[in-house]
Amino acid sequence: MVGPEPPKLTPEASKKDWSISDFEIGRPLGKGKFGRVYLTREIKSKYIVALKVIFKEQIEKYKLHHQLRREMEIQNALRHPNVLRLYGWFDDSERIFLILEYAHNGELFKELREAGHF
Ligand SMILES: Nc1ncnc2c1ncn2[C@@H]1O[C@H](COP(=O)(O)OP(=O)(O)OP(=O)(O)O)[C@@H](O)[C@H]1O
Repeated sequence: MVGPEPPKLTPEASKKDWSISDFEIGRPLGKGKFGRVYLTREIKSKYIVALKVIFKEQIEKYKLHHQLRREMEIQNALRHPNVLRLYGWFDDSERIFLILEYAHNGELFKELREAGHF
């Protein structure tokens, strides 16, 4: 179950404070062009998040550095009930992990996201 509040998963506390060993990876939630998203639990707090895994190779290959940075900056700055929070990120030698607020209803998430395109 989702805990009462995010366990210090604030953007400020984000970078490098986390590693994959803090998380229990569950079922896949979906697949984007550059990464996969998994239902994930932060082990200590039991807080449920969506973990987006992006391979660095892909970022290199498609020159996505700038786009990814922009996406993260924007998501970090936004505070709105309809916008999923980015709680933090970390990486290992091969992958970047984005710790995202879990959207309970994937379809609703899709609709909101599509409606949010401008
Ligand atoms: N925070 C989340 N909570 C629940 N499901 C999610 C979340 N983020 C992504 N998903 C699921 O994973 C799928 C892939 O998401 P992702 O953001 O990687 O790619 P995308 O935005 O759909 O596509 P693109 O690669 O073109 O950006 C989504 O369609 C959705 O079903």
